[in-house]
Amino acid sequence: MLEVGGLGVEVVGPEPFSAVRNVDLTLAPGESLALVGESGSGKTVTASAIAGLLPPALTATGSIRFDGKELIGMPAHQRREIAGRQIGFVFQEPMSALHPILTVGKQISEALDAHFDLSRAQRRDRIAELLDLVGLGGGRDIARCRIGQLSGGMRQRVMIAMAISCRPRLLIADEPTTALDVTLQKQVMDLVTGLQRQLGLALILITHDLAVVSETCERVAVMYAGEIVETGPTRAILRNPRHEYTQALIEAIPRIGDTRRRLPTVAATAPNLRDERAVPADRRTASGLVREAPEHWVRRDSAGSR
Ligand SMILES: Nc1ncnc2c1ncn2[C@@H]1O[C@H](COP(=O)(O)OP(=O)(O)OP(=O)(O)O)[C@@H](O)[C@H]1O
Repeated sequence: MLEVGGLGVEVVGPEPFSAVRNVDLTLAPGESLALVGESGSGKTVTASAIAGLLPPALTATGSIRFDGKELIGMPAHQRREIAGRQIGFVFQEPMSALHPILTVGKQISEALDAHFDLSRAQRRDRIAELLDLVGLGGGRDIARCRIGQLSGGMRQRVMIAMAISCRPRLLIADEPTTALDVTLQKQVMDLVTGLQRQLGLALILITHDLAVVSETCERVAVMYAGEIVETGPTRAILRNPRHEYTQALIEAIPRIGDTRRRLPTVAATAPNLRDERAVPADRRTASGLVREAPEHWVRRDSAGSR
């Protein structure tokens, strides 16, 4: 269903640089893929390029095919028809993604009206159905509320209702639980995976949390400094991680009862994408990390001993 090949994203402006390079991804209908990686590694930019939501300063090169149709270079109105309808996007922060003044019902209506020609009654029924699907049916009429009147968990549920409103085939969830406290995080993740199964959606989940990935996604792609450095079935990657960054991520998963263990730190940093050539090749590891220590790869505990 989705085939991404050699995707690059260039940031234009006074100091142009490549935020994403050589990204290859495929996704079959109903399949789930986690995109993991540290902050700034290019996860959101990759997902935004797929959904056609890149800000004006960023341009995509390479190929993104959805159902065999090439999206890069496609006229905007045609692309909206495909990506806007078939790809639902759940953003990190519902407060900045949703309109503060319009009611929930009005915002969902606008999403529906962009792609369907519904009567008033059909639209009202569909909004009620969507709110039911995300666990906001019954009791208080959420459709009449403004976003500021809702709790954080309810806002993210509204965001998910909007993302699935046009019956997409692919749902992209960009750290959907970041803005929530721990108890709500599980509920919202359960909702996302439940809807994925119920509606037969393909899922791209962006997260830092490998524990969530292991429960949720069949495949995982690890991003580092704008590139995919490791990809494969989740079980295989978690059992036998090859890239140093993946190994460190796995070691950082907290384990119950493990109170004395210090979390590992990575003794290398991601190259500065804006100033890539300033980093001499001999200060990089095979996988592109920039060495801070002369040794090839060193883990330190937080006290600094090796
Ligand atoms: N609108 C923009 N203008 C300029 N640079 C941008 C823009 N959006 C992202 N970038 C740059 O692109 C790179 C990748 O950012 P991206 O947001 O994709 O990272 P991420 O892996 O999603 O991080 P996080 O986990 O913190 O969300 C970063 O260097 C970032 O500064």
